[in-house]
Amino acid sequence: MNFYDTDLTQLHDDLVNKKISATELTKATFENIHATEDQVQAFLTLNEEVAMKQAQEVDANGINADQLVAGIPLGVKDNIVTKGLRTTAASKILDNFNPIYDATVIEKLKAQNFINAGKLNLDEFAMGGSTENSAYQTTHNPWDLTRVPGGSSGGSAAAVAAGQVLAALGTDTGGSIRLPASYNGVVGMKPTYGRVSRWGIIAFGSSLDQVGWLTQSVKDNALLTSLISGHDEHDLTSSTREVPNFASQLNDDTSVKGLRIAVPKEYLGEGVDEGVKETIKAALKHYESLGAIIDEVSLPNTQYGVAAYYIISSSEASSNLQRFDGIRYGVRATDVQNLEDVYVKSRSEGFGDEVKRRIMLGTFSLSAGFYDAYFKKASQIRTLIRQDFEKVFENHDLVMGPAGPTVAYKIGANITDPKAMYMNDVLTVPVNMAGLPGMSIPAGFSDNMPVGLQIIGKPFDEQTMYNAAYAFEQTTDFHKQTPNLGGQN
Ligand SMILES: NC(=O)C[C@H](N)C(=O)O
Repeated sequence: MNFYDTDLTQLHDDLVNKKISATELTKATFENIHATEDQVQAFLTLNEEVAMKQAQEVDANGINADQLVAGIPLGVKDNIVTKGLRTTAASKILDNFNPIYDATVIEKLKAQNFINAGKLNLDEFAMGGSTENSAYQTTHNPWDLTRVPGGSSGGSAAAVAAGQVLAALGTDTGGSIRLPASYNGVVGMKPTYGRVSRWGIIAFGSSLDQVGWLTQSVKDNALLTSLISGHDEHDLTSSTREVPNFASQLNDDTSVKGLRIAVPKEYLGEGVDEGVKETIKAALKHYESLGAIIDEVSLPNTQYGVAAYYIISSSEASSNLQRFDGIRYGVRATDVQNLEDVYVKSRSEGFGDEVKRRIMLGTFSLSAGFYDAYFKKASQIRTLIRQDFEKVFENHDLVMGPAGPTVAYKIGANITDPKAMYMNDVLTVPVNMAGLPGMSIPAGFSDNMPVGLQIIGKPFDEQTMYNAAYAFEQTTDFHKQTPNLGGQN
């Protein structure tokens, strides 16, 4: 079954009208996965047996028309805990971790009777931009198997682009949904900080992390975001605001006439590839032709974003990752003399190089004597970045630019140069620092690889972003182009 020609609403209707059963759909999903997985390597754990059983149960109980994802297999990034289903965060230290509870987002999806197809690859603890930091495997970009899928939600993006599943959950601390969405030509959306509960997300940078979806279409993304959003008493940073039915507003009347779009000159400046710039400029022209008003603006503190982000996120990570000590979770070193040895050896053996680098950077930034020069300074920059956006949003509805400065690069190209890897986040980290919603949608191609247009919204105004994304999607056909892997059709 070809997932490129359908969407969640169609599948739901077909399931309700018994044109297809959940069992048939789930079987077809695993056929797609098996036909392409050797090439893509998106999954760390396949949940095939349990998924088939769940599908049979859904069929036996009948599909409830109110449960929009009932009987539909979806993928889950492997830093989101799933009860009884191995959850590794792509780290050796969690190699044998079988959570005893579900993340709130999973609970919400289970209440809808979704089918969990399996757990998707990422950079270890979501630290990276290519999935090359996974302790298990590098995922390959379905558009060109010699290139990275981006990261850290690279498995999620590649699985959707390869037509293995219609949608997959990701997380985004500094671009981890938007960058892979851009590299794989899919829709990726990071909601406003606080929109979605972080309970059961393996914490990385707690003041930055958000959960969101990677999908083939804007409408699917909107529909799914409504399903996982809302306040959760387990996460006091989750907002009590009402959750709109985002998808219900996407229809033939959705228009961008009069919409005021700000384009930061820093987002089309130095360091951004020519091909990416040209593609984004053409996309902006298209918005203009649809009646939007495009203005050049400045977000002057963009240049400090990467440095400040890596200090703040690593500081938070150094604290969050203390719990992995060989005692409470995961793998314990065996050749030990005393308790100190258990900690040191379990962590030395269990964590990969990038994770260790960040724990050291974060511990250093927080240490007495260096705190003022690093963590405090970075926090001040964070405020300036937020104020830059606030100023622009006084007169504009949305900010737009590229999601990343380049298209997907070759596997191995940046892995020995962490700074080069970090610089790919220059256009995405400011959004997390300011707590804003951001998405990437397919906007064209450069070097035969997809380019993502980044759309940034005001806090809790995901609707305006979805509307603009939908208007673009309905009048272009970039999202209809698919990689040619063979086998999945
Ligand atoms: N986690 C993210 O959002 C990706 C970012 N490149 C990082 O390594 O921190």
